[in-house]
Amino acid sequence: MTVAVSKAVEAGTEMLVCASTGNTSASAAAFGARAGLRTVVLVPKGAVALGKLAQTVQYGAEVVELTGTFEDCLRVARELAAEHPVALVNSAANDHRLAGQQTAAFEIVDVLGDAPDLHCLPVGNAGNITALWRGYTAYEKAGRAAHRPRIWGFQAAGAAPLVLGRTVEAPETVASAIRIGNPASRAGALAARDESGGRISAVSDEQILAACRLLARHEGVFVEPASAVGVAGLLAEHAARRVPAAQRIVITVTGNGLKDPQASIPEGCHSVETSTATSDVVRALGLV
Ligand SMILES: Cc1ncc(COP(=O)(O)O)c(C=O)c1O
Ligand SMILES: N[C@@H](CCOP(=O)(O)O)C(=O)O
Repeated sequence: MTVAVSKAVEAGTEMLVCASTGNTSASAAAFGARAGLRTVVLVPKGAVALGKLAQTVQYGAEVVELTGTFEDCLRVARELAAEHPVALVNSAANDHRLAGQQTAAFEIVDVLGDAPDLHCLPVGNAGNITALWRGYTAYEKAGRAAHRPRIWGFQAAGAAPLVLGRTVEAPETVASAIRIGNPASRAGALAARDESGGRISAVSDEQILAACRLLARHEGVFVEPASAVGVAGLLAEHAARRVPAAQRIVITVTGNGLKDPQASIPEGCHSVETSTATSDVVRALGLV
């Protein structure tokens, strides 16, 4: 996002616009604020996690909630940008976004000394998978990596157009960030899958939430549901004995859990209530 916003400033643009399931809007709002630009975000009504909305509002962006899907928001954003002097900062409409996002692949190769054998990541609007493949390809061409990884993308089962091979009109998943039924960068995702000899598969909401808990309880890493999709996917592939041995594997874990706290405690806070007597606390903890 920082590349797209810097380029917008360079071009003399005074207003940013984006469509978002929540994270892109928070990001556009932050960089827009830093650049002193007016930022307008179009989001599907009632479908954005509270933490992301809080960030967006606090950064001073104008939030427009549309009674429709993310795809409706992107269509309107494209139409606004076609008619008005605004910079559209969605990755599918702004190549500077992909140019920035591809540097994730550069960083991975720089840290590992070469590309991994396999890279797993969540796929929503498919900008990340497109940019990642572009980055690995550029680094290989430049002689900075000896090979490129296979790319395994994962979608939520209720929002898996790339797995089903068709648009999903009413996508539904606990992973609201990737609740997208018609990815704008569909072609880039399919190219990443096919050129890398990879795959794009689906994982259930149960698998996603289980991966969230696993990351939190075994690694101390608190993520929002969309963020755990790569982990859920790799575990599912491993259970199906489809992960070859001795692989160097990278998983992109994309978003902090505080962005969507409700997803972590869907049935309320799992606490125990007691009086202020230590003996009651001891009893509640099963220590006697
Ligand atoms: C937290 C999170 N993870 C993953 C993704 C997927 O990225 P992309 O839309 O580029 O496929 C998104 C956005 O959709 C996201 O917000
Ligand atoms: N995850 C995104 C989906 C929008 O897309 P982008 O490809 O423009 O980043 C979001 O948070 O809105």
